[in-house]
Amino acid sequence: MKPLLEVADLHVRIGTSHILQGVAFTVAPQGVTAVLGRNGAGKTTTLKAVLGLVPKTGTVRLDGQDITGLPTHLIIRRGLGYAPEDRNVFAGLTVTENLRLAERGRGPHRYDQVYEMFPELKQRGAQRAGTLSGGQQQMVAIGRTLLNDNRMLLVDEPTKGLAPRIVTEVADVLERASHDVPILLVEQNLALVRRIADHVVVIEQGSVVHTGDADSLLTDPELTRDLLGVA
Ligand SMILES: Nc1ncnc2c1ncn2[C@@H]1O[C@H](COP(=O)(O)OP(=O)(O)OP(=O)(O)O)[C@@H](O)[C@H]1O
Repeated sequence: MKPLLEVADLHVRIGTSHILQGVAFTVAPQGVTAVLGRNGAGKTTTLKAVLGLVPKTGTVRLDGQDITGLPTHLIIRRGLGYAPEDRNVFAGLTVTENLRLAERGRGPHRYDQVYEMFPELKQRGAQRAGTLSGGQQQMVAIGRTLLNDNRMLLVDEPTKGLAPRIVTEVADVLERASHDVPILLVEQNLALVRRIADHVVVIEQGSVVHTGDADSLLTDPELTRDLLGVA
């Protein structure tokens, strides 16, 4: 199976920090690929580098096409949906306005699917996004990526700081979405990763130290402890 995304020799330097030091991995055209690693390893920076949000060297290919030098808006137009760690909802706009802003191209845009997955977004359509809870804002952030016909979703720590019930809801949605579109997921919640990830990429201090299928890593307590510092 040809990979959907191929990242090779990715370096990111910001100021005097050499944050990514030759990151290389591929993303399969199906399922969930989880990017794991300790705090500060370089997971978020990896997603940002793929999206052209930080200066980088190396190569990034999507569907075999080199997208390394493209500006972010053109990378997004190739079909990447991004739900960033800080959710980036427009606080002063309503839920519906936030979703409308995310529409790309002529559509059709999948409002039915988004509202079916997150009925609360329909009920709260007229509410200003800045007054939503963290979990509801996360629904907006993920809902935006599901509106368009994307080749891949990049989702950064979607469950950070959320109550257990919302974590389960977000996990359900990601699992369902992954049947239609592959997801590159940064996530610290290993129970969630165990449940929905097919593949893993482990980053340590700016380099990839392990890739493989999720089960082989997460059912091996010693390897999990060595690579992630947790049981
Ligand atoms: N704009 C920046 N300027 C300077 N250093 C940065 C910048 N962005 C990230 N870093 C540093 O790069 C390293 C990797 O950060 P990154 O956010 O990618 O880590 P992460 O693996 O996503 O961590 P976490 O799990 O804590 O979110 C960290 O040491 C961070 O402090």
